Formats: sequence, C-alpha cells, structure tokens
Amino acid sequence: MEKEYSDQIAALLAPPSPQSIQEYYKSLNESGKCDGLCVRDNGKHGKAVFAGRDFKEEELILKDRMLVGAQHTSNKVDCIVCSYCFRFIGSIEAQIGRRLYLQSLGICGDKECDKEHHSHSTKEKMECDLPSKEMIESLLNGDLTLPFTDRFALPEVVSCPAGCEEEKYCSQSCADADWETYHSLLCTSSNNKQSLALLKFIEHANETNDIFIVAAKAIAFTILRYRKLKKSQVKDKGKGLLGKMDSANFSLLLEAWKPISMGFKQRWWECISLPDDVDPSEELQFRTEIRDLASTSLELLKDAIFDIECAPLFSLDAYGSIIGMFELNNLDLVVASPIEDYFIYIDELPDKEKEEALLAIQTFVDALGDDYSVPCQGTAFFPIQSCMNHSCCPNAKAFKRDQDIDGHAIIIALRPISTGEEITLSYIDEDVPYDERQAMLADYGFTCACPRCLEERPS
Ligand SMILES: C[S@@+](CC[C@H](N)C(=O)[O-])C[C@H]1O[C@@H](n2cnc3c(N)ncnc32)[C@H](O)[C@@H]1O
Repeated sequence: MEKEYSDQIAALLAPPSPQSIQEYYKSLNESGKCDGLCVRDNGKHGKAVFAGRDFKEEELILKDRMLVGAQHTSNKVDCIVCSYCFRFIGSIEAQIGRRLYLQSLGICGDKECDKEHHSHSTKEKMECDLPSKEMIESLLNGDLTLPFTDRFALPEVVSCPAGCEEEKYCSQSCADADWETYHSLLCTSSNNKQSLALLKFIEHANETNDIFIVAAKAIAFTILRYRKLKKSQVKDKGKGLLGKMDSANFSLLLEAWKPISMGFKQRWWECISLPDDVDPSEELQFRTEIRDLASTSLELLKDAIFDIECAPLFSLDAYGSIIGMFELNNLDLVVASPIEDYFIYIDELPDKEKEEALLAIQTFVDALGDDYSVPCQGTAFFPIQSCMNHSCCPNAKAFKRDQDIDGHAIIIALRPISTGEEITLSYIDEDVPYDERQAMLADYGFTCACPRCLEERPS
C-alpha cells in the first residue's frame, strides 16, 4: 500500500504551507475559538501564538477545545467522565462506589492489584478496609446518599447512542457530537466483524500503549470529516465522486486532514526519547521495536475501520506522524475530581456538622486511601495551545480554575502581556538550573534558546 499510494502519502505528510497555516488559524479566529490571539511563524521555532490585544495579569487568555483526546485506560478505574468533554458524571456516590467496587475485584487504578499476588496480611487488610458489598452496591445504585452531596451534583449519565458499554456522556449533545466526530466509526456495540476487530485493536492498545486509541480517534475524525465534505460535494456535483480514491476525492481528504496536519512534525519512532533503561548502543533496535509496535497496532486498526477512499491515512508513516504529534506536544488532559472538593467541604464544616458527616463517610474515606481524589487524566491535542512555544521565563501558564470542570485547556496570563507579544508557556519546572532545564527539554526534542537560557548559557 505504501508504494501504491506513495504520492498521496507524501502530499499528506508534507508540512503545510505558510499560506495554509495562516488560513487555518484565521478560520479558527473567525469562529471565535481564539479571540484576541494570532498564530503565525515567529521566525525562530516555527508557529507561535501572539497577543492580539493587551492581557492583564491572571486574565484568561485562551480556552482551547481539544481536537482529539482520550482518558488513559488505567484512569477509567478511578473516575467516570464524559467521553466527549471529560466532565465528571453520575454522582459523588457513584464515583466512590465504582472505585470501591473495582477495588473489591482487585483492580486499582494503573495497576491490577490481583489479590493472589499480595501477602496474606495485605490481602486481609485490603478486604477488611473495604465497606461491605451491600454498602458498595447501595452507593452504586443510588440507594445510599452521603451527606451534602447535593451541593456537588454531577450531570446524569447518558449512554452511547448505539448502546456500547465503553463510552458515557454528560448530555445528549455530547453523545451526539462524539458520535458524529469519532465514535460512529469506533463503537463496539454491534456483534459484527468490524466490532470484533475493533475490540482486538483496543485490547492491544490497552496492553501496550493507549496512545494508539487517541491515534485511532484522529483517523476516525479525519474519515468522518472527509465523508461529510464529500456528501456535500456529491449533493452539489452529482455522483461522479463516489467510491474511489481519485484526485477530486484526495483533495477532500487533504481538506479533512488539515486540522491534524497542523500538529505533526516527526514520526513516533523518530522523536520518542530513549528511556533511561535503554543503553544508547541499542537505540536503533529500540526505535525499530517502536516502529514494529505501531505497525502491529495499525494492522489491527485497518482490520476494523479501513476505508479505501482514505487509504493513505492508513500508511505506517501517517500513523507514526499522528502518534508523534502527541509525543512532541506536552499536552496532558487533566480534570480535577469533584470528590476532592466534596471532602474539603466536609472538612471545613462547623465541628458538630463535620462530626455527623464523618460518621456517614469515614468508612469510605478510609477505604479509598491516600489517592482518594484521582483526577481524570489522559492525552489530548489542543489546536491553539499546541502552537505555544516554551520559555524558561514564560508569560502564561496552563491552569485550571475552580470553574474549569471539563477537558478544555485553560491558559492564564502570569503577568501583563502587551499586544504583539508572543505568548509562552513553560513545558517543564523552570525553577531549576540551566543544565537540568536543557536535560528535561531534550525530551521535547530541542535546546531552549529563550532570553533566560541565552543569558545563563555557559560560554
Ligand atoms: C508545542 S510545539 C510549539 C509550536 C511549534 N513552534 C510549531 O511550529 O508547531 C513544540 C515545538 O516547538 C519548538 N519550540 C518550542 N519552544 C522552543 C524554544 N524555546 N526553543 C526552541 N524550540 C522551541 C520545538 O520544536 C518543540 O518541539
């Protein structure tokens, strides 16, 4: 396939022209997605975001909706969130109940805590620390209401339109938007060949690297956009465009792919940094293994959702570039847990009320243990935030305020910013010496040349 479609694959992976970059970000600006900002080349390290107006210290600069993202598989044990906007859903009781239920099965967060593998005393402790099965069930089915949770009401759970168990939503509009944007291609609800193939793909991703699931969403996003564009063209121009990969269809595919094309630079196996436990002499072998892993994942995905009209998307180079885009852009998806707010609220109640509330919730607090309020965590690609360059003396930061309860990226001014200034973030903890900063930035594939680094660079 790589040979048959080599020209199209090369066109797909060519860096977008300055004109196409300008047009794309102008269209985002015009649709209100980045008011007061302007994306253009800064003449030093590619795209950059500039202030189109003055910002005050602490002012909100940007609320960026992700283009594609997913919760980490291991994190699904810790929190139930909307699969589209990543808000916590259900109720405080259901969030706690589900976590304890899974704990009782020996599944806890990012590790399988198989009871058989624990020492006898640990196993006994795990079991006696947990509330009874009946109590956990009544949390889950809504029979048990904990005190003051009405002040932390969460949206009711809406199911996937086709009824799969995997995805849940905070509203019908999120369920519909997810279906239209990604999920109609990735739903495993039916019992057909495609669903079984998808389940195999997901199983492989869960066992190896769940970044493949985000990459599959990027491909589904592009195919569904392509089909939508084509539907409107067929309506206008007749049926000549149906069923093949010709030049007219390919230009629609390029258009559908545009948002993703703005983000990638290198293939995953080229840009992934060498883990500490891999000897530099084994680098080539390591990179080959990573490429092979991506190839296995891609074959499984092809079995499930291959579309001949979008064939170049299923090349290993395109798949590797999409994954590389997540690798190089430090764009974590994080949403704070409302359970933390709930427990803080209880802790700050007047003594008598607190005592009464604790009588009802202490068993659960103890059973949840130290990491009682794990946030929703995942990987996402944000179209504007991903254009913000790094500085070791940044003028902005990614920061969720109390009201930011979903998966948007939030950027706040650290100091007053004037019109025309570049908006910069720190990708790392910048309060460390020069050498340490450069070592951390090596993971992002560059040596920093911000004003502070230029000043502190040893001569
Ligand atoms: C999140 S992207 C930022 C947008 C990027 N300039 C672009 O054109 O898409 C991160 C990449 O930008 C470049 N970059 C960001 N900050 C930099 C800095 N301070 N010095 C050198 N390169 C930087 C590096 O290539 C890095 O991998």
